[in-house]
Amino acid sequence: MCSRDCCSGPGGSNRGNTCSDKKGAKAGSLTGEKIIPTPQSLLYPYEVIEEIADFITKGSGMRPKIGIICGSGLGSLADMIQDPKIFEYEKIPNFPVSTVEGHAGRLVVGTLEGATVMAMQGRFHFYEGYPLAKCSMPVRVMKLCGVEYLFATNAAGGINPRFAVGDIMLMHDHVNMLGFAGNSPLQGPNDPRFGPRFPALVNSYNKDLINKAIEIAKAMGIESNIHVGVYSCLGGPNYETIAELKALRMMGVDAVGMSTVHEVITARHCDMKVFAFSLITNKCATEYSDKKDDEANHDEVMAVAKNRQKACCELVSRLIREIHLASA
Ligand SMILES: O=P(O)(O)O[C@@H]1C[C@H](O)[C@@H](CO)O1
Ligand SMILES: Nc1nc2[nH]cnc2c(=O)[nH]1
Repeated sequence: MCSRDCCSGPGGSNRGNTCSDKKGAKAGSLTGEKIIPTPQSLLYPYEVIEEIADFITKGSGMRPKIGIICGSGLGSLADMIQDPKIFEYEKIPNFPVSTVEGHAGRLVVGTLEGATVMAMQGRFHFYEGYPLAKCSMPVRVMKLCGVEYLFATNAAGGINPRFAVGDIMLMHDHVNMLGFAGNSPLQGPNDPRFGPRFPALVNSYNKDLINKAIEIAKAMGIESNIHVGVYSCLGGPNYETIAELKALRMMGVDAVGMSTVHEVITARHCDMKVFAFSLITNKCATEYSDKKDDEANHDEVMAVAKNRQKACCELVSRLIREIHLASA
């Protein structure tokens, strides 16, 4: 089965379903020929993930225990890593490339607060043209590298009216809008070497880590900027309409973004412990108005992330220190 970008990446002419590598597949849905769907899970078979993981563990000489995914503008989380071994995505076999501003496109392996970690300085989004299984494939690579804890971070719009720009929302649950639409990174045949066919997702977000993070926030004096809430991932790249934001709020969503959920599903499927937070980079208007500054934009997202990177870095590094000390 092909996992090249011809099938499943931006610019891939066959993206998703008409790979010439597949036996019997015929290209050209526009000509009325049969489309053969590529089940998402087949894009990256176990052996391919294993090869990528070997490339990283052998290349770095490390088996990291904690994996970090840096959200938009939060690449500085990876800059904290000491004695870093850096892998540009384009040099990692079978790896996608980052196409979004604020996502540098490299994997950084090293130590942080005594723990061995690997960080994705740049994640993959559905709206870049990647199928969900491809977006979250690096989580499986992390697993086979030895990672037990996933730290996923993102930039998100705050729907909860109590949230202010610059606040941090610790995720305790999610609403998977892409899942509502029938899309999952686990779609297709299940490989039990990763996890079960039907993974449960209640308690996906590790409560001990959330509680520890709250304690750390208190110690940092940023308690009033910390919330615990529900994140929802939409497909993007457009930001939401007022009607969508109203609907999400009615569903109990506190913050909205375009990532993380499929990574968390993939991590829970292979039994990783998950800690995730959203940096609230903009307030989402849930009432109609003519004011231009009510509109979300990526420059604002990046600017807020830059302003708040210090607090985010401190929260992450202190939590990693606690995990490391507890396991030492
Ligand atoms: O990678 P994350 O989820 O942090 O990035 C968010 C969602 C979009 O990629 C971008 C929109 O401004 O920020
Ligand atoms: N979907 C979505 N993603 C974001 N990322 C940062 N802000 C937003 C937002 O308002 N909506």
